[in-house]
Amino acid sequence: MMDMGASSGLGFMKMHGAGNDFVVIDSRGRGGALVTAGLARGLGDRHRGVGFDQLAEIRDQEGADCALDFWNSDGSRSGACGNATRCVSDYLMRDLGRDEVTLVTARGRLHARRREDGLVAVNMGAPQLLWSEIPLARAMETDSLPLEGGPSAVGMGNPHCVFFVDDAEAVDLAGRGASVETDPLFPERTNVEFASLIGPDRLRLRVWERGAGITLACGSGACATAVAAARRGLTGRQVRLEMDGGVLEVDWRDEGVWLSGPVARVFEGHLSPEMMALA
Ligand SMILES: N[C@H](CCC[C@H](N)C(=O)O)C(=O)O
Repeated sequence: MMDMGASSGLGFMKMHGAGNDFVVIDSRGRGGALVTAGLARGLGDRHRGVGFDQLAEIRDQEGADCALDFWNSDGSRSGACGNATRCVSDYLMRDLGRDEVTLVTARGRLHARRREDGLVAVNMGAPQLLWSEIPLARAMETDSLPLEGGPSAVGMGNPHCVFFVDDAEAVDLAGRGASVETDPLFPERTNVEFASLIGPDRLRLRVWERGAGITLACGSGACATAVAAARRGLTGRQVRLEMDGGVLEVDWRDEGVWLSGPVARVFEGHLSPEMMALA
């Protein structure tokens, strides 16, 4: 178990899944959540804090191995984060000496397991298909982006707007991502995906995340994209998604959308009193 070193400041871990990076704080046994929006923003600052795409806080949960909350680097909350769920599952499985765990997130109970090849897999639950493609396509059509049939809006416990394009590399990710994220069609903002088909059941995927900007990988975004691709008949229900930071695998089964990929633990540290004062 991580040494939380109460006397030397609150302990944390830095982890990543295919370059989607996280600060993980284990608040089990501390009587509740410690993280606030102010602390998340302060720690999330890549120059003045630690830096992360998401912060994941582990809490005690009766009837499960833990509860898990997610924060973006701008201090907003997220209802789901597939890669952080996989990273925390890896940490818990090592801590508990098991190869399966159950975590409770805002979206419900999620089951994770270590595969024989070492990748960590989590069942992200059933997708929610938020809008039909057509009205959204009409509403979002612009001159700058060929919509090629219009985007798909898919919920994985958080919102995703998935565009299929000929060449994901050619998209102005920062420009288009920021404008779609804050489009009035999405009252809670949205994560934004640009995907192109590069082979049978293989997609190239670039993601602009709500509250975090461009990330090297996004687990729930990979799930949402694979679901949208399968519904359009572009792929089957088992898809490899090639992201800037590595490959994620998605398998959309009757019991939910399984997400698999690598996890890495980078370092542990303790927060200074000055950082804790932000909480
Ligand atoms: N990186 C995460 C998703 C974070 C989503 C967050 N940016 C939101 O506001 O929904 C993942 O692996 O699923």
